[in-house]
Amino acid sequence: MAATSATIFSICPTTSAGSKPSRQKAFGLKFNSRRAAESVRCELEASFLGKESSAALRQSFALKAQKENKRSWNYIQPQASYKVSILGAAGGIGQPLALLVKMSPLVSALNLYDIANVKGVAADLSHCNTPSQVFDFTGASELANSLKDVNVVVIPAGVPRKPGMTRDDLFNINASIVRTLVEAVADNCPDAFIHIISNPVNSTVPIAAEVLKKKGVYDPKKLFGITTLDVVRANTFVAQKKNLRLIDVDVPVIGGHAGITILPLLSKTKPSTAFTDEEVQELTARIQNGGTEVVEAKAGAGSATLSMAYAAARFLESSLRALDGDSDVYECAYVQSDLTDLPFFASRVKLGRNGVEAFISSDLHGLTEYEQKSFGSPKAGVESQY
Ligand SMILES: NC(=O)c1ccc[n+]([C@@H]2O[C@H](COP(=O)([O-])OP(=O)(O)OC[C@H]3O[C@@H](n4cnc5c(N)ncnc54)[C@H](O)[C@@H]3O)[C@@H](O)[C@H]2O)c1
Ligand SMILES: O=C(O)C[C@H](O)C(=O)O
Repeated sequence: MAATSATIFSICPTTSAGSKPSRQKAFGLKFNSRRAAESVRCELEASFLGKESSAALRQSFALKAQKENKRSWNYIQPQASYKVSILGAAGGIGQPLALLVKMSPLVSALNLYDIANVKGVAADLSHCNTPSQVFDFTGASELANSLKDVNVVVIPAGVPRKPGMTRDDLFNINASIVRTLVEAVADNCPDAFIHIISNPVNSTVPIAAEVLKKKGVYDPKKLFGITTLDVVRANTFVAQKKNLRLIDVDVPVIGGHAGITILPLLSKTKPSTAFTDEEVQELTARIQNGGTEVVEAKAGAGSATLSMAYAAARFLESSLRALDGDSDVYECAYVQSDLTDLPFFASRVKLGRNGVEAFISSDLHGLTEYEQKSFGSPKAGVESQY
């Protein structure tokens, strides 16, 4: 393993009169607590989070600032303390994802692993003056080290679709890549959250579960298939169609991550929005075919990378906030689930320190006739992939 030169970002010097040395870290953030909520607001408005999540986080910071004031402490604990590893970091998703993760104030170490070309990516990224240190790892002999003491492992390693292919056509090659990588995760950081991006997600996640079970370290609460891009697309397309402010819109998407298994619950859109039958059909089809829309537009040069990196960064940020003790974190994800008779199912879940804390079953109540009918399709579709 070769460590690239690390840049440590300091917004303000960390040593100053009145500080509590035991509460400081190398890249500490000197904080005027009266301004804390305001500063956090600026940061969050440019974050991956939706409005509701931002508001909750803002409030938690404001409360923290108040508490700090009461104790006459002028410093808020800097939060950059999590280690993240990206496997497949030199790829189309891996590179922009690494950049977004490098911008996270919650990350202290960013490990970039790939079978090739990762050294340059890490050297490039390490010049950004944000808190995390960047390390590069190339090839199977460095895989174990890329996973030591890691809190979250993100896996976008694998082959993307070309026009005319389905996600299932990627199964043979990607299943074995994911199997090998998850074996290494099981051996080196069995407690980490595992975010699986590699397609077909409906199959790579159950495969990962089997690998973890075989190794005796399977924790279903910590294994996630990343379906956040379906939610991101649903939010974008609905906001455009209904002329809503993008930042306000939240549409849960359930089922799985392929064709008709992707079921946006438009009736649960926030803010509450009325759709005609034609709008429901048109929006549902566009959300289900969002991946294919990009594959065709890229005409052989791969599938969604930038929007996927954005979506993965959002899910990662939510996971890190949950690990950090934020008690108000909700995301959709494809996880082992008891909401239906299927072993794995995408739904909205509450995230906590130990992973999935609860399934939001209320999303499945009061569905429209169209949604109820389609609900059979994701079940049938996901089922057919076992
Ligand atoms: N879940 C989703 O919503 C979603 C969205 C978009 C893409 N994807 C999937 O993500 C995967 C990656 O897409 P991409 O556009 O980044 O592809 P890419 O080809 O640009 O990058 C893949 C990277 O994985 C690396 N890789 C291959 N085998 C590896 C191994 N054994 N160990 C480590 N790294 C390895 C490659 O070297 C490459 O750098 C594809 O399977 C794609 O279908 C999923
Ligand atoms: O469609 C693909 O092949 C990639 C990804 O699953 C997507 O939804 O964009």
